[in-house]
Amino acid sequence: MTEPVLALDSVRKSFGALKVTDDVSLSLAPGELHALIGPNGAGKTTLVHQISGMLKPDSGAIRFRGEDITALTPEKRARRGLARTFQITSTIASLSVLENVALGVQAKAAHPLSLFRNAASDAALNRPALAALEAVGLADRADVPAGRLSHGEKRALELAMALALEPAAILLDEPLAGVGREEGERLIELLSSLKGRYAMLLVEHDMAAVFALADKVSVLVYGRVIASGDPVSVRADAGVREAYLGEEG
Ligand SMILES: Nc1ncnc2c1ncn2[C@@H]1O[C@H](COP(=O)(O)OP(=O)(O)OP(=O)(O)O)[C@@H](O)[C@H]1O
Repeated sequence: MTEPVLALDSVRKSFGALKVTDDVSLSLAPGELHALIGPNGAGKTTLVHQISGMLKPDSGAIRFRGEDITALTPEKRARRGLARTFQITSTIASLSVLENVALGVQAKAAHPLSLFRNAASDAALNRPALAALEAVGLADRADVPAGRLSHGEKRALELAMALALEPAAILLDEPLAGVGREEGERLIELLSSLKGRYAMLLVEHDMAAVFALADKVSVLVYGRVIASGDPVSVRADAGVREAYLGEEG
């Protein structure tokens, strides 16, 4: 069996008496798109925070490319190739699209901060930044201030920022949230075009998108994984239908 890129082993996290992550084990294979679904408050974002390093699990281990990263800071995880996009837009509105991505490339390269002013003219930063913009279809918007992008374009920009880190895995927290139907369809196509090249853990409420994209689906309810497997068998799982998908028909 292929060694997973990312593996969670019995991860637990409580806030007071509330078990938000209750003995979660799951893995992400190279090039796999693994969707994590579950009702509001199931603990998906809290789990993503633990994987990215913003929150520390109470117990359990998180391994990335064979290394135990449970105690590493988010920055160290990112430098090792674990990228994430945010549920809340994380771009800088006044900077150009290209500068936003170049900033991410710079952070990875750990250049001194003083270089930031010259980021847009630094070919070493711009080349990978432009390549990432091309990959998400935003190259022709490179000089536009990020604040002028549409919702969908901002989501694509965040994805470009993740891709510019040359990640081995990307955590996608609700990339379709707040995006209209047409732009949503474009984003689904974009994610589909990245499939196989990057391992992706996708948290998403849009079930049509999840079932169109995912190689594997895990269902989180009250912090526990109640089902995990290929989309067809998860969709047919009686427990999943009762707990979550029932209302979707
Ligand atoms: N810092 C915190 N302190 C206390 N409780 C928290 C904290 N963060 C999250 N929670 C609680 O943990 C539970 C899981 O929240 P989380 O945001 O991870 O769920 P989710 O599955 O991502 O939900 P949604 O789909 O609505 O984004 C919720 O009951 C939430 O109120």
